[in-house]
Amino acid sequence: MINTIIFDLDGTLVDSLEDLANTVNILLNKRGYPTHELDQYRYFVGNGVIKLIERALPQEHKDEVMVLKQEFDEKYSLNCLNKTNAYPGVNELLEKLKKLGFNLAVVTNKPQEHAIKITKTLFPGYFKYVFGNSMRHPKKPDPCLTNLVINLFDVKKNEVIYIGDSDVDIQTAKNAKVKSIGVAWGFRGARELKDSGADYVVDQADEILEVIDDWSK
Ligand SMILES: O=C(O)COP(=O)(O)O
Repeated sequence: MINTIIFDLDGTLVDSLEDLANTVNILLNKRGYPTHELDQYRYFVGNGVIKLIERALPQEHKDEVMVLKQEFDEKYSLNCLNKTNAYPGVNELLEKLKKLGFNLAVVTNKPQEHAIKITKTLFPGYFKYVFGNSMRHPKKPDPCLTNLVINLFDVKKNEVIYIGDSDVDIQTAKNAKVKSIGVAWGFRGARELKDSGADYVVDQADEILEVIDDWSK
């Protein structure tokens, strides 16, 4: 019986690509470095901000990553909800899951502060735990924060599903030894999710309820 759903944030619950890309492009532009097209950022996001900036910086300036990170953190805090919105069907899905009594949480590689701000604004009252990246815990695909959520809810691994949009998310589920659902509407698409071994890949949010139903039989 499934009773706990843990979600990734960027590319799964919210389309945050434009705000992330705009913030990094402004920082690159300010230094006269080349910027990137929106679609390129699909492959830069997913392993946390340091990796995002490292991937976006020109080869000869990779050593400036921590300076840009600090600027990113300040700038993105003010701009993380400019264009960022829930994907279609996500609000309805969360409402149904909440009504059905599921334990709901978010585990993301986004910095904790930004993860809290976005989930509080777009999904108030749905998530008991929102854990983002901080210096205290290793990032996904390390299962540390997913395991922490499982312990806090006091549930068994076979009662849990992790839902995400990238290979990092599917690997996180595998490392935590829980089932995974990949969402094809996210930053990476169905191919990557299938190749990384997702237990199921969905095209639309309402399919998630059917999969949960199936796995609960
Ligand atoms: O890498 C990020 O900053 C966001 O990653 P997420 O897909 O875990 O939410």
